[in-house]
Amino acid sequence: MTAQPSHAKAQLPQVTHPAQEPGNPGMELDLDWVRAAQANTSAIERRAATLPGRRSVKKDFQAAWLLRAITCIDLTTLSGDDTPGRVRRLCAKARQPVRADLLDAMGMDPITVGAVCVYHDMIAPAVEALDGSGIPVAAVSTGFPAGLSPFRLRVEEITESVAAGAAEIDIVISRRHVLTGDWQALYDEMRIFREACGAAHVKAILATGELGTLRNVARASLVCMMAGADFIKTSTGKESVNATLPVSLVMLRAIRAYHARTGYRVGYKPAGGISKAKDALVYLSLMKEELGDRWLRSDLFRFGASSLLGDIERQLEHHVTGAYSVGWRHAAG
Ligand SMILES: O=C[C@H](O)COP(=O)(O)O
Repeated sequence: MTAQPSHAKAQLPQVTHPAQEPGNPGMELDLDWVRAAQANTSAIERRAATLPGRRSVKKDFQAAWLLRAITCIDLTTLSGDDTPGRVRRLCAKARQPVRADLLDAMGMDPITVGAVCVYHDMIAPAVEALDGSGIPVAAVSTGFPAGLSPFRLRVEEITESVAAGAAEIDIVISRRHVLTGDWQALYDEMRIFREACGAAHVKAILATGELGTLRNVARASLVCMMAGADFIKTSTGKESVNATLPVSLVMLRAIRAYHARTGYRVGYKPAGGISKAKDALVYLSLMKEELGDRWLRSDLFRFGASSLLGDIERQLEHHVTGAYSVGWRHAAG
């Protein structure tokens, strides 16, 4: 990964929230393209296995990349015991994810996370707590996490979430459509969800841990993008297997193929189980290698994560207190 000058305030990516981008217009279902999509599992797994071991970001520039990662977090709470108070505290963290003294020590401007992600009932307190911050509220809808409630209710849930102020809707697809190869049903479902979202951005959660094969992941990714998904997202965080590097490689290559064919950029959101700063760096590096710099901004890349921010903060603190003179300052000079 190209090094980012760690001292330059202007070098951090500008946070572009998705509401500033036009939605993916989608296209007709191209069944030939879907059926032609393959995934060479052993080659993908071999390549994925090499990723964590590689030194993709120079040590001197890691802090700048970690700050960039923060701007791409969908700071999430999706628990049965969520309360307005918990959501308000999360939103306060979203507004100021890094302590001011740490930012000052690094010579960095204030940043925010990419979005706050909650269940439908927590949209109102989140919208209120984020008022004026420019941080969007993302809501999980359509019977999250299983997506097995009546179809009419899933669509109504989207409508209600948008009315409550969610600017982004994370929908869950019906896994059975993928497992039975019913691409038309998946496309139709996604198309209706897309329509119900209106101006809100829609992230399609594939629940890849329940799709059986990487080839299914590739095909489902394509179908959801054809039907107008603005983002494709790996997981709800509730499956037994959530975001993985092999699945990410497959989904990123589907995004690349869709962009090459249509010219439209679809975003990527790995979610579930990403809790370490070093993993965030691997994902950023992978985005850069597979899709390029344009996908390193929050309008095209998000981490769905409830605890990643805590570890990144700890690493930044070590950076400032531990390596202050020989690391950060040296690099800045
Ligand atoms: O979409 C976000 C995930 O549910 C968060 O998962 P996590 O709690 O494992 O970070």
